[in-house]
Amino acid sequence: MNQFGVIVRSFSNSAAVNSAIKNVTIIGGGLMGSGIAQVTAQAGQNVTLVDVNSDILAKSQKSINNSLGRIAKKIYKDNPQEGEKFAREASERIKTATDPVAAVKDTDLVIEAIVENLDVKHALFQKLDNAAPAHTIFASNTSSLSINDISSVVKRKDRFGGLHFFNPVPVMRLLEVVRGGETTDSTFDTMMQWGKSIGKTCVACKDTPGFIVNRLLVPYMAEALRLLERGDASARDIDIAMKLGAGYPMGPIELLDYVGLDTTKFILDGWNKNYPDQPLFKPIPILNKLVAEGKLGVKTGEGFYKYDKK
Ligand SMILES: C[C@H](O)CC(=O)SCCNC(=O)CCNC(=O)[C@H](O)C(C)(C)COP(=O)(O)OP(=O)(O)OC[C@H]1O[C@@H](n2cnc3c(N)ncnc32)[C@H](O)[C@@H]1OP(=O)(O)O
Ligand SMILES: NC(=O)c1ccc[n+]([C@@H]2O[C@H](COP(=O)([O-])OP(=O)(O)OC[C@H]3O[C@@H](n4cnc5c(N)ncnc54)[C@H](O)[C@@H]3O)[C@@H](O)[C@H]2O)c1
Repeated sequence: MNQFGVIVRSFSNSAAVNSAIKNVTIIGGGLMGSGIAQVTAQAGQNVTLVDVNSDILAKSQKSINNSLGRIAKKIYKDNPQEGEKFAREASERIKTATDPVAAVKDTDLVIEAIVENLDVKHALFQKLDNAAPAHTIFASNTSSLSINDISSVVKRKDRFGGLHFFNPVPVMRLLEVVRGGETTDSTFDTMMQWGKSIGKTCVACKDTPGFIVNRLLVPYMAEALRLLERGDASARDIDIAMKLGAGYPMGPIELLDYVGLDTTKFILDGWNKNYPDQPLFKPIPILNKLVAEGKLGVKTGEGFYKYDKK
């Protein structure tokens, strides 16, 4: 089934699955947070999207509205009015805010999608733990950090888990639901049910580095960069090879640009610190150079490739 078929199926499925969660607060309106806000609002839930300033939030809303338009055109291709109504109503369910404490006052679920840095995530969750209602579940969309490490600063460890989405969130059907050491069955079940209510196919995973996908995908992308550094092949040919040779929709180098070179560097640096003897996680000079130059991939207009500014 192609991506479009997936979008329609997941959209119609979500309407059929009820969830106890009605109000969701997403902290971080970047690549991932904006996509998570969009799919949650598409499923009829109320969303508050938080970031550090209104300029970033305006960019988030622009990207969400562009994506809603693409999806509406596909789902309602024979009825443009209905499509516009779908996109407008979903967009209206998303409120934006720059004060995370106020944004969690009446929420059922907080999903954190901020920078992949443990100290920054700790500072945020410590602040929110005393502000959110007792029943509220906290989840992190972290790519690589331990859920137990992230939740170590909050009291509600029983209502804390991982909800790991995939980029682009409106299209990728998978949601990894991760249990921490103290996540209760009821919290886990609520997260699984919520994932289904927004049209995702949920898989369960323990709190292990990279969960399922990234544990396999990040080393693969890192090895592609080492192949490039050795001069064994060009970036273009590496990407063509994996698309035509392994059937991937994107090659590893273009995927690195798509995910964000900063995010990938944060993941590898964290794993190299925890597993210094694992050669797969060793720092990659070509990646670190581009990040140092601010060339982070699609989101900055240049990474290993150049992109038209949106
Ligand atoms: C590191 C992290 O922790 C974990 C991760 O996220 S790892 C990364 C996981 N993600 C991947 O591996 C992505 C692999 N790439 C892909 O699946 C595909 O290349 C892609 C879906 C991104 C784009 O598909 P592709 O056919 O190459 O290009 P494109 O024509 O732009 O998109 C195909 C259709 O998908 C849909 N689509 C793509 N991006 C979309 C978006 N942001 N919003 C809405 N719809 C979108 C649209 O229906 C589009 O049709 P359209 O052009 O008529 O709107
Ligand atoms: N990029 C991906 O493909 C991908 C996929 C799955 C998970 N993730 C994870 O999701 C998280 C976000 O990744 P991203 O790619 O969306 O990053 P991003 O840089 O696109 O977005 C991060 C956003 O968080 C905001 N932010 C940072 N600190 C904040 C704070 N204290 N309060 C509020 N907002 C704050 C930033 O302003 C930015 O807009 C990371 O943990 C990453 O590992 C990324």
